[in-house]
Amino acid sequence: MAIDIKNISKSFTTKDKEFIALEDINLHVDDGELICLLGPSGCGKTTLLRLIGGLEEADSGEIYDGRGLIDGSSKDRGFIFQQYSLFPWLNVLDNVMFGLNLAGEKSKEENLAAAERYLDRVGLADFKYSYPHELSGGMKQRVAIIRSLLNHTPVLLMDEPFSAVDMLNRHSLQEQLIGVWKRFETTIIFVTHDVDEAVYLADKIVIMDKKPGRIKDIVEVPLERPRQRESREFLDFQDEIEKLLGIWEL
Ligand SMILES: Nc1ncnc2c1ncn2[C@@H]1O[C@H](COP(=O)(O)OP(=O)(O)OP(=O)(O)O)[C@@H](O)[C@H]1O
Repeated sequence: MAIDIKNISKSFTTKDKEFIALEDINLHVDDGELICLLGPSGCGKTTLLRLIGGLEEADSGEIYDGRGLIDGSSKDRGFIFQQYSLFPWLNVLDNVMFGLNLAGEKSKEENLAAAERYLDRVGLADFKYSYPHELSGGMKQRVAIIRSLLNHTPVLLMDEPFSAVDMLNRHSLQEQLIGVWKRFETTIIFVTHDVDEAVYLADKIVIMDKKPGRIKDIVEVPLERPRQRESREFLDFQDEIEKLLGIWEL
């Protein structure tokens, strides 16, 4: 599902002061594209994601998806945050199947078979009866992603989902995300302030700046997949993005 962001502006007022979080944002995301929003803290990445999700209302401008104007949250757009949005009282299997049986599109047995197949693919077959508190951060994140994928959410909005995970697991999760994204052709908008993560994942990197929050540049990533972090092209492109970003505090 494509997303079209047109002339979006958003301000917040605190203590009688108006703060422009986003100014005149225009962006088109193609169906099935993986876009990374990259920029310094406070440039409005999360605010933009919440607007796309329909969790926040813009002061001006509109956002459209494949069905029309976005004016609230929808099952078409799934959120994955840094804090894992799993139900602590449900085991892994019940967490990933949550919503599937309610939708009633397939039989219980078919849903169960699909859930088990996906858990197996991401190495969680032995944990299907475990509860969230028994899993590592990376495992919980995989469960959350699988739940969205099984629900065929056409747009995934991911807000620094791997930032609390250690580097090795983060790389593995990024690789898995690419794998499932390709299989499902989901549209993904992924917020990060890690240049390496954006270069590894994105079709396009949207470079943002702050005061006011705005889009500074939109850069296509010219690297073929699977991407090799240690390759000359990868490192050179990473340098290019860092130069475009300029110097900013994380
Ligand atoms: N509900 C709110 N009320 C007041 N100000 C807000 C609100 N939400 C966001 N802001 C302000 O808007 C600006 C953009 O915030 P946002 O969280 O979108 O930035 P970000 O780029 O995601 O930052 P980070 O990388 O630190 O998460 C910040 O200065 C923030 O303080």
